[in-house]
Amino acid sequence: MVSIKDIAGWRERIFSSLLPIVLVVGTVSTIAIVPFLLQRGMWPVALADAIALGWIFAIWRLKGLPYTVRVFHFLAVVYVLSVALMLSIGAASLSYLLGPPLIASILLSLRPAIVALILCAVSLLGLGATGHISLSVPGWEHDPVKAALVAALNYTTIGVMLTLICSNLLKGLSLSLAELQLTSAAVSRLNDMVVIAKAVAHRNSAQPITFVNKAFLRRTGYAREEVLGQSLRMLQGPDTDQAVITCILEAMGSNKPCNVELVSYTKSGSAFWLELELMPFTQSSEVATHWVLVGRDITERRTAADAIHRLAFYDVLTGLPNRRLLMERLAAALEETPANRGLNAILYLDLDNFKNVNDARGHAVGDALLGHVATRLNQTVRNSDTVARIGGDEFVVLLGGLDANPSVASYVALDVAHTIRTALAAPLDLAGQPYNIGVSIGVALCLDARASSHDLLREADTAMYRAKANGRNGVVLFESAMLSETQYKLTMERDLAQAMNNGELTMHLQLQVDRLGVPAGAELLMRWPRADGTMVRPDIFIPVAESSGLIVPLGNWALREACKAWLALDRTGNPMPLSINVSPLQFRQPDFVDQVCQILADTGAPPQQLIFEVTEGLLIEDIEQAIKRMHKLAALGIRFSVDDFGTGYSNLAYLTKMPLYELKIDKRFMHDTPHDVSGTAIVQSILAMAGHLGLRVVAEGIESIEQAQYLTAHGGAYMQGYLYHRPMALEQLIQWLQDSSASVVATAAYG
Ligand SMILES: Nc1nc2c(ncn2[C@@H]2O[C@H](COP(=O)(O)OP(=O)(O)OP(=O)(O)O)[C@@H](O)[C@H]2O)c(=O)[nH]1
Repeated sequence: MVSIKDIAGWRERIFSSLLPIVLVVGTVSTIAIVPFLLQRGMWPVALADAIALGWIFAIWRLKGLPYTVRVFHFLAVVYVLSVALMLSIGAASLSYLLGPPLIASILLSLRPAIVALILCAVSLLGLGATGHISLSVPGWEHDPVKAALVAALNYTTIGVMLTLICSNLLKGLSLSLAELQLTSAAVSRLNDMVVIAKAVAHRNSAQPITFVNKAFLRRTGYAREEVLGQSLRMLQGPDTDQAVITCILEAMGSNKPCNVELVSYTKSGSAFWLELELMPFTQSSEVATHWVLVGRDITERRTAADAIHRLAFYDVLTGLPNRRLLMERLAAALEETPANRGLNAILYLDLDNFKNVNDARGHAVGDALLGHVATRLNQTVRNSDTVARIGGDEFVVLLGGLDANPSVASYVALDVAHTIRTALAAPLDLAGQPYNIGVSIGVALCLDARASSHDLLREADTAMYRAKANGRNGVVLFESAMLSETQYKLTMERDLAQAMNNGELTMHLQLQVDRLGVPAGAELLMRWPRADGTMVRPDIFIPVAESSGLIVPLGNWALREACKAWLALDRTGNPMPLSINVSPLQFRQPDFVDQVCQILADTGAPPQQLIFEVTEGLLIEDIEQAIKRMHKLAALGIRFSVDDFGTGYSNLAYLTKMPLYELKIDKRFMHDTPHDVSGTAIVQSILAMAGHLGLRVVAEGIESIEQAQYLTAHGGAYMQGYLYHRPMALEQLIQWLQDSSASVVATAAYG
């Protein structure tokens, strides 16, 4: 864009460009006319022309002289020349006399123009009246004074008109220029970036930049010369959204303004966010002659907005989409009809025994493992699939665009799930130690167009739980029957919590006897009588209590009941050791030992009379911690029994490190003893091991004389089963003990 000059600047500019033109035109016309003048003997005119040209040449070259001096000289030349011409060739050169006032009004101002006009008018009058020039007026041919007066009057009239027009025009121009300068100064000092480009009609042609303000130069690091003349395209770069560019081009094509946010680039190539307002500038026609762009750096705002977006939609630890984004994408995927895009499937992943990594190696290593899982998942699936982390060690993969045929789609989804399982299973080095990631995966296919994203996720979750129940590290495809199981479980959980609150649960005791059938203790067994008179079996509700966490309050309640039962038995003269089942979850509660101490203190029951039955599940995880806690409780006097011994994966090496008192043989081994060879072999080895370790043995599920005889013949384990006693309510047991006076024998055996 041309820099804005004031009117004085424009005058100087006009004057400088006028002089060479006058010189050239004057020289050409003088050369053309000189032979004619000389032929006619008008050499003074030729001489005057030559002097005038020399004078103008001097004015042109002497640029160091003040502007007004040079203009006055120029005016003098024009005046002298016009007078000389009038003297030599008469009224034909009268128009020359208009030169001085007009030139003075354009190059100086009104006042010198009026002076010039008066001077010229007076000269005309003087020369005419004295007869130096012939100014013929019809009727007054012989009266030169009147003719001169008429000519001078005419001259003055037209001279005043022209001078005033020029002067006013220039005055208006001067005001506009001053305003323009003001605006320009304001624009160049704006903090917003301003760019003006020339509008070029063709859509794909470059729109050359004609103006940029300081704010633009400051932000982009360019120098003005590097930008002027360049295409507007220099504002965009590799990360500029093409959709935004298209929007700008469309606005330009239709001569409309537009507002956009786009990534722009500095000279050094660093990207920044620009909020841009693009306005067409039109003059006379509808079509824009220029584009005015006003931009603001909104990088900070966008960065903050991006950060908020990331926190809202992405998991901080792994950078994967979180549950919210997953649900949005899932909902969007479900809206598309399978005929267009194929079926969608959800893979619900839960790492196996991840808690162990946290416990054994610390949270930081656990975090690192989650990061590796995220990376491997992303490497395994397509870019178009979504991998999300929806909680602790739970990930979800959304597979879209599977085959529209459900069988093919299930096959593909299962195949991807197996590929993921294999990929995660590859050994991983975590803080210098090898680790294998096991994962349970539930797969659900969206077959029902009406199903919600929540339904689909719940189905995949259900299938994942089935994979866990199947022994972990596997893949299970959801089947509708699973959901009713889950719903049943949820109802059961709710009812169980209610039954606990209402005190509907009861404790039954089943006696354990020695080889002579004499009661030697009892195991407490929970019972849940329903309002409808039915009894919920413990093997049904205990797993529900375990999976829902209700087992913890339930276990505390059972311990309190056991203490009260022992005291009641003691009061009636039948003190005997009581066995209580302690679930792994309850045992792992950090305050478990404190809870036990509290209950013992509250009830006053002797810890030496309590046997805690723990399952082998307790011994799989966190063995060191479990052993430490057992020793603490053993120090109080509590004894330990391993329940269902032989059914789990007991680490036998650890058995010797535990303060054990007893092993219990599971009833499934007793079931076919002594007839089944393998079952009997297991019973024999447990008896032998217990003998070796000096542990007492209790065999469960004794229902036949043969079983009892077999045990008596092989080391004399204590026995528990329907052959001797069914579980009884406490009052019933006390009554039975009193009736059979067996209490004396029990006291003798354990006293
Ligand atoms: N390191 C780490 N651990 C987490 C994070 N969020 C949750 N966890 C832990 O992840 C574990 C999740 O354990 P679960 O899935 O319940 O149990 P698991 O040990 O994986 O056992 P299964 O799922 O039954 O195989 C818990 O111990 C949480 O404390 C996290 O951001 N970082």
